[in-house]
Amino acid sequence: MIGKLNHVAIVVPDLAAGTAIYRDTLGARVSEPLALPEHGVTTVFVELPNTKIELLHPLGENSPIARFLEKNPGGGVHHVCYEVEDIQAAAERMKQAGARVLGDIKIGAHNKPVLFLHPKDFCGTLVELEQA
Ligand SMILES: CC[C@@H](C(=O)O)C(=O)SCCNC(=O)CCNC(=O)[C@H](O)C(C)(C)COP(=O)(O)OP(=O)(O)OC[C@H]1O[C@@H](n2cnc3c(N)ncnc32)[C@H](O)[C@@H]1OP(=O)(O)O
Ligand SMILES: [Co+2]
Repeated sequence: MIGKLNHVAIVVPDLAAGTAIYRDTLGARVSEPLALPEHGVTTVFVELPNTKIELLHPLGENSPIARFLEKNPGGGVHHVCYEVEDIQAAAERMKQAGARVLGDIKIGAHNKPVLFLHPKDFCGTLVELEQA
């Protein structure tokens, strides 16, 4: 069911510093920061030839990544995002398989529908699915 790796997300304690590491030290092309209040995060996307890195920093009081940053104050890999053809069908398939779908389907950073799957059901890794 899953297709391409869309992005790997990294939570960073300082978005400007994280962006500078990818842009200046690693020489990658980076986007401007984008605030997404409905997701409780600010993102910067790093464009790679075959995929993307999503730098994430908490936004607002109820950010879903706040606790992760508390537990990992230096930051760290937060989730992987795979593309699917049909997000509704993917959600149904995951529920049938007994996996926990976290919250509702939302519109993600690329203006496409996304959902999240509990890390405890996927080898300790938070999984995001994005409709291609
Ligand atoms: C920009 C939009 C979008 C895009 O288009 O790309 C995004 O990427 S938004 C990204 C942010 N949004 C989300 O992460 C939404 C889904 N996440 C959640 O609902 C929560 O973060 C969570 C996964 C349910 C965890 O919530 P939290 O409050 O941190 O709960 P706990 O601390 O109790 O964690 C429970 C358990 O799970 C472990 N955990 C938590 N986060 C991760 C993680 N990212 N990777 C691996 N494991 C994780 C945590 O350590 C706890 O384990 P135990 O200590 O063993 O109980
Ligand atoms: Co993401």
